[in-house]
Amino acid sequence: MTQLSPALVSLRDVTKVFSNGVTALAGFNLDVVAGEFVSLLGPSGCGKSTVLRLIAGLAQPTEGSITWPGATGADHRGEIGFVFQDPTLMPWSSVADNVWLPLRLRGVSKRDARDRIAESLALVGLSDFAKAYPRELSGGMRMRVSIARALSLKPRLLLMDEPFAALDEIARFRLNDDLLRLQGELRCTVVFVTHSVYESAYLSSRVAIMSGRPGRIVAEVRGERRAERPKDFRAGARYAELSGRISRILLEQAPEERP
Ligand SMILES: Nc1ncnc2c1ncn2[C@@H]1O[C@H](COP(=O)(O)OP(=O)(O)OP(=O)(O)O)[C@@H](O)[C@H]1O
Repeated sequence: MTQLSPALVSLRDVTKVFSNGVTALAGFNLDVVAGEFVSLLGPSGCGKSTVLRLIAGLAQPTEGSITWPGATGADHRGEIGFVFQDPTLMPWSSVADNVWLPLRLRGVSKRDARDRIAESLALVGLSDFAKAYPRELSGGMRMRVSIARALSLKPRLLLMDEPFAALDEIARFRLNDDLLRLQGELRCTVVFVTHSVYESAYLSSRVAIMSGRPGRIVAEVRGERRAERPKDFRAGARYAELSGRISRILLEQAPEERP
């Protein structure tokens, strides 16, 4: 397929072997173009989180390269936000102070960060909860704080590792819609790890399906790029068709279960 803009980040022939001898990835190739919403889907343990950690610079590839052809600043890593499955909030700090953390670590005073904190909380619909503590919030709200914290650095690239896996279906659906809206407003790029075929079909402009370990991309399914879904999208033929296609490819990658 012809690619019009240079990739924001490009992973070429990446192999990752851990010190315990586990080869998590081999021959892994992925180009992420600015503005995309790419989901990584694959069997358990195929290396999805490892891909995010490599992109974030939290781990180094054993072989292969990771380059940033489309990055503007010299320090592209400063433009990355990371959201984990667990919101990992500081329980002793208010919502506002949790959102302040990445800026604080960069030496920004709370006074100077005030507008940015307020803006980030507004984006996730939590303006009224700045003074609340994590224990006072629902699981969905805690995840919103975690997203606001990642957004406080105004990232161009948001890496999300199964962020909604622990939430109930309704909270998850709401956050799916909010995330699409946010991505549209902020014009950021998202690489999203999920176990859910349906979530990937709903959110993604592209679903990259991985083989079992050592992981590499074996197929890609294109969705539409849009900031919001019609209200009845989940009841429609397009969603069913996308989910069906993704499920079939994924099943081919999963080893047979033995009794
Ligand atoms: N720091 C590490 N040291 C050794 N092995 C590791 C390390 N991190 C991950 N692994 C191993 O590498 C493989 C890939 O792990 P990774 O977490 O990337 O997979 P995943 O696809 O995200 O898994 P899951 O779907 O279960 O969340 C697994 O076998 C895991 O045990």
